[in-house]
Amino acid sequence: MASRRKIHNELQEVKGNIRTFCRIRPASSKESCLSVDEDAGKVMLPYNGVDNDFRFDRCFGQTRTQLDIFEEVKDFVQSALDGYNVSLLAYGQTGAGKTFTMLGGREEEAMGIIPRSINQILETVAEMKDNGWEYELAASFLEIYNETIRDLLCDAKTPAAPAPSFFFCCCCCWTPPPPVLLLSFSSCFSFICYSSSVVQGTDMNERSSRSHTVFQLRINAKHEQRGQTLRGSLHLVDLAGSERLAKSNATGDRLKETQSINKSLSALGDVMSAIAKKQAHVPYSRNSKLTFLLQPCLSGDGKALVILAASPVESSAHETLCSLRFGNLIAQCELGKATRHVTGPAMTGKREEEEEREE
Ligand SMILES: Nc1ncnc2c1ncn2[C@@H]1O[C@H](COP(=O)(O)OP(=O)(O)OP(=O)(O)O)[C@@H](O)[C@H]1O
Repeated sequence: MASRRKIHNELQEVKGNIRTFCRIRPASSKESCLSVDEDAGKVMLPYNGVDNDFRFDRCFGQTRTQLDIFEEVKDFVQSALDGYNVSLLAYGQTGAGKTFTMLGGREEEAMGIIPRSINQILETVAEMKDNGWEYELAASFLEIYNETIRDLLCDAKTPAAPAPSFFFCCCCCWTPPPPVLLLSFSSCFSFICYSSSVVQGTDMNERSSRSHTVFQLRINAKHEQRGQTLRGSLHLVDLAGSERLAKSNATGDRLKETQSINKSLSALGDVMSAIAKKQAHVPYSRNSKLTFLLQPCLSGDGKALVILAASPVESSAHETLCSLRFGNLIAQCELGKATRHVTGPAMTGKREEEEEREE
């Protein structure tokens, strides 16, 4: 276990603790403004007579499956169980495939990153139990809408359907974390479906484009015999559509929503830009609930992965270009060495060697 963790973290460090992937959603017709070289991690988008090339850590063409994507992100998810603060964000314009990538469909092969991550976490937690680790998982599903955080299960304004009984509490206030028991994959999956239907109840297509949804998992573990504790977190974020104000033709309430989205996405851009330029001050908490919430993962402490969802539709070319440019900004960021949150007898090299010998 110790040796796996060591190798895994070394590999992650080499790959970079902030990474950018790009996924192209399937086009309904043969028309496509994008071409992809998966081996080179390259996306090409000719626009207004200019060839625009972008390089990312991984690129996924139109035929890539949900499983293909998860195979590439599962190590990140694993890091949360090892005591890191981990975030995974889907960024892109409305309809580019963010929700499909994060949540996906109900059939097994269509399931997205959130249900697959929960499955992996629960399987690993069961394995770790055999090694003496007891895990406590506390989960929540939040929406950030017009700079207001709403718990999709606790808020009185949510539709009347009861929360699944396995799930005790899903509050936004986490200190101390509520005693939540995630029993099985199927119960978790019904929780996710339930939460999504809460969003759906408020008109999914309309609303999901205009709010950020965040699946949050707090992970606490202890090893009684060794007197060690460990704490990590996982944030899986489906960001609001990134289209520009000019294109949205918004007025009234819609204008306010669009401005609020623009403000929070540009706050995210500012944070990334400050990190990329290695500025002393990174504006995590200025004007944005989103960056405030993600600070532990986006600081040098954590690990982050941004998945750019891109539409190959010709009429979306300019929006797609904006998304790829945002990805380019992230690709220039370095988060530094992530910190593992473990207390108790130090996991020094010596200790890990001992562990390796033990195991
Ligand atoms: N890789 C894919 N394979 C098959 N269908 C996809 C894929 N990506 C997206 N779709 C489909 O395209 C449609 C739009 O995708 P989705 O809802 O995920 O977009 P979105 O970026 O989340 O938009 P919004 O910002 O409005 O929430 C959905 O019907 C979805 O099922």
